[in-house]
Order: sequence, then structure tokens, then C-alpha cells
Amino acid sequence: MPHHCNAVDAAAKGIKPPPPPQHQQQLLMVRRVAASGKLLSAASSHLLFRATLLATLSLVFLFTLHYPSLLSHSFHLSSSPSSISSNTLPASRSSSHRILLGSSPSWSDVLRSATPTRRRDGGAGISVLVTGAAGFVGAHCSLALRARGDGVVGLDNFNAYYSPSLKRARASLLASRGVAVIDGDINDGALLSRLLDAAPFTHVLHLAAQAGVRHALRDPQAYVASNVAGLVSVLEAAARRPHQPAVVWASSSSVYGLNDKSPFSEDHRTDRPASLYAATKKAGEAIAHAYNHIYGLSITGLRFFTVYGPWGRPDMAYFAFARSIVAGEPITLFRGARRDFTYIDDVVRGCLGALDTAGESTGGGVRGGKKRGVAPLRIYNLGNTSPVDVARMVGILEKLLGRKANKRVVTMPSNGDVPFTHANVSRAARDFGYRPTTSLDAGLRHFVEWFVDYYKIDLAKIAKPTKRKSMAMSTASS
Ligand SMILES: O=C(O)[C@H]1O[C@H](OP(=O)(O)OP(=O)(O)OC[C@H]2O[C@@H](n3ccc(=O)[nH]c3=O)[C@H](O)[C@@H]2O)[C@H](O)[C@@H](O)[C@H]1O
Repeated sequence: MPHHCNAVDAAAKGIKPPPPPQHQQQLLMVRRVAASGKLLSAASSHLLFRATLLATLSLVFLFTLHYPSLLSHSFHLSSSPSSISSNTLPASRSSSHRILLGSSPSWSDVLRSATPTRRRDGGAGISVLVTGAAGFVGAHCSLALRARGDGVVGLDNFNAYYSPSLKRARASLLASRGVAVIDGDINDGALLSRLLDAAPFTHVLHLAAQAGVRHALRDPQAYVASNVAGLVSVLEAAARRPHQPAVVWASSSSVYGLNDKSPFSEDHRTDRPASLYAATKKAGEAIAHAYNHIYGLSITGLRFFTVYGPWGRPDMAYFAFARSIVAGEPITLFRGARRDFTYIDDVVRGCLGALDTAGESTGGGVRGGKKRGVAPLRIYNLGNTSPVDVARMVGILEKLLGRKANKRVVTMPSNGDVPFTHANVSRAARDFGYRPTTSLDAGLRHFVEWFVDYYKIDLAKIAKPTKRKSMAMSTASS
């Protein structure tokens, strides 16, 4: 109901009306200041001055509406639903960070999370801002960093590309291990700057992205917003700090596109992307070059090869196929597709190795683009080095789930997919000892163990499905 209706009703009942909503208060304030501006201008007869004043005030008003993070003094951690408390909810102007769950941590909460604890290996801990921390790779990396004693603060916008409840569950896990996850967007440059000012982060692990090769056909702008504009926002914030953190970020095997030399090496052609997703990741690599060149920002790009495992992404084929097999629904297989499926633990080791060897940035925002010298600019494949037919991946899932898939094999559509991927990882092996060790059989076994536990699936019942039992999955999942 509009506020004036409430006020009229209240007056009719002889009740003092409640204060107007905050935006109306702001409007009143603007009007009052504008009125004093009028008096001033009347006195001086400077019409131009009056117009300028009003325009400035309007801009300030619009700015405060759209950038409340500048006014807020608290962040919003995602955590388990049980930690929701009305008395920890932020002031109304802080709510643009899409706060849905969680307490409102103070700066000291964020600082505590960012502070390294004693490292098991005796090394000095690093402090990492992880974007996309409630995502698949982000959550695993955050846990691994925390487990070895590094400082970690997460940032995630919990968008609905796939189940936000799965992202919330990952964030709850992180919260239980002492990792603060802020509910915010990488395109909120003011938030990023405040965060990087708040704690002495040595590194940014930038994993927030719009993922998914085929989804780019449906929502192309999301890829530009996250993978291009979002990357620029993160690099801008990092580059402008007086003490620039080193940035490690997620590129993709998809940048190899139509490259037919195998295995894919970092110096192979990447100028023929087959999807918009790939094109935005390739653009990201070019953008990284510019920020390294201009600002002396240490930047490392990691080309991930079809990463899979527990707490994975439901939009990926192995995960979607598992769900369909359990539900007794058909799956569509692209004939002849092969992937260098890479297990999450191997990728996490690669990410930590890249962080540990990132090297120093050589610039500082206050110097206006000046840098002391050349900063590291690196790119690495993080793959498994042994491609597997997608049909074989399905066979492994069938065995682990104890149920045959209902397969429909079709010609691969030419809508962004590439027929095969195969990583040469010798550069990552040389520079930080990256050595993938997990076979697809072992990795999928770990995935299925988590999958049946998370979705409360009884595999004994799945093996001989009835109509009623095959429904179990959809009701258990969120
Ligand atoms: O390495 C990457 O950089 C990318 O890896 C992942 O892309 P992809 O390798 O395409 O993984 P994914 O969709 O799981 O399809 C796997 C296989 O199943 C085949 N596939 C797929 C769907 C289908 O219905 N049928 C099918 O056969 C399909 O042809 C393919 O051969 C990430 O999603 C992406 O975000 C990015 O990180």
C-alpha cells in the first residue's frame, strides 16, 4: 500500500503516522536542500547555479539508491538458514546485495576470515579473496585454502543459473569451516574496492563466471556481463589498490575452439572460439594482458578442462546424466564426443599451486598506471591429460548407480560444442608441480557417493525402479 494511504488512515484514527519510508525521507531531504538552493540562487540571481545544484543533488540521490554498499557498514555472509536472525538484518539501504540468507557480519568477521592462521607446512599464509566462492570450484578452493591455514573471504551473487540452494549449501559448509562468504556481485565495483581495502589480501582467486557452453545460445548477455564486464570490474579493483593483489582467474579449455592439434598446449591457436562462452573467456585473456601491461598486475589464467566431482554443477553432463538415470529419464548423447574430464581435487591443487607461485604485482593504483617493472602474466592448462568418450563416462555412471541409462545418441549439434579436448599440462607441471592423479572411474565414484548422500537416494531401490521410486530423486532434490 502506498505510504500516503497509511498516513491518511492513521490521521483519521488520531494516530501519529509512522515515519515515511526511507526513499521518501531522502526525497524530502533533497527537496529541502533544493529549496535552500533556490533561496541562495534567488539572492544571487544565478539561474545556472540553481540548475547545477539541482542536477548534482539528483545525481547524488540516484547514486545513493543504486550504490548502497558505499553507505553500508556491514557485509552479508551467507550461512546456514539457522543463522538467520532479524536483528542481524542489514539496514534497508544495504539490501541491494540480494541478501536472502545469513547474518550480517561486521568488518571484524570479514577480517578474521581474511587472516591466515598458522600454516601446517610452516609457510607464511596468504590471504585470498575468492569470487564465485559458492560455486563448484570456488567452494572447493576456499575449503582447501582454509584447511591449510590461509585467509579466505568469499564473494558470490548466488544467481539462479543453477540451483541457488546448492550454492547456499556449499556456503553453509564454508561458514562451518570459518570462511565468510559475502553476498554480492563482481560488477559492484564499490563493493570490491571496499573489500580489498578492508583486508590486506595478497591474492584474488577470480572464479565467478557465467559457465556453460550451450547456455550461451539462450542468454548471451549473461556471458558478457559476468565474463567480460565482471572480469574488468575485478581487475580494475585489484589494479587500483596501492598494494595490488596477484590475480588468478578461471579461463577455459574452450578457448582452443576449433584447434585440431592435440594435446592442446598453451601456445596453440586460440583465435577460433566455437561458442560465445569460449569467446568471452578468450576476451578475458586479452583483457588480462592489457591490465598486466598497463598496471603491472600479476595475472594467471587457468584453462580448466571439464571439471567434475562432489558438489559439482548440475548443468554439466555427468551431473545431469546421473539425475536422469536415477529418475529413469532419457539422456541425449552427442556421438563421438570426448572430454579430458578433470577431477576437482586435481584442479584445486592446480589452483593453489598457481596462487603460491603467482609472483608480485609491480604497480599501484596511486601511481596512475605506472609500474616498477614487468609483472608475471601466465596461462596454464589444468586438465587430466587422458580424454574419455562421453559414452564411457555414461557407462561408469550406470555401473555406479546400478541402473542402465535410457540413451538417445545424436549427431553433435554445431551450437558451440567441440568434439574433443585433451590437455598438455607440462607447463603447470614445470612451474608448480601440477600432476593430475584421479582416473574418471575413481572421480565419478566420489561424485556418486556425494550425489546419493546429498539427494538422499537409495541406490538399492533405484536398481529395480518402480514409478513411485523413480520420483524419489525429484522430491529429495532442491
Ligand atoms: O572445459 C571447459 O572449459 C568447459 O567444461 C565444461 O563444458 P563441457 O566440456 O561442454 O562439459 P559438459 O557440458 O559437461 O559436457 C561434457 C560432454 O558431454 C557432451 N554432452 C553434453 C550434453 C548433452 O546433452 N549430451 C552430451 O553428449 C558434450 O558434448 C561434452 O562432450 C563446462 O560446462 C564449461 O563451463 C567449461 O568449463
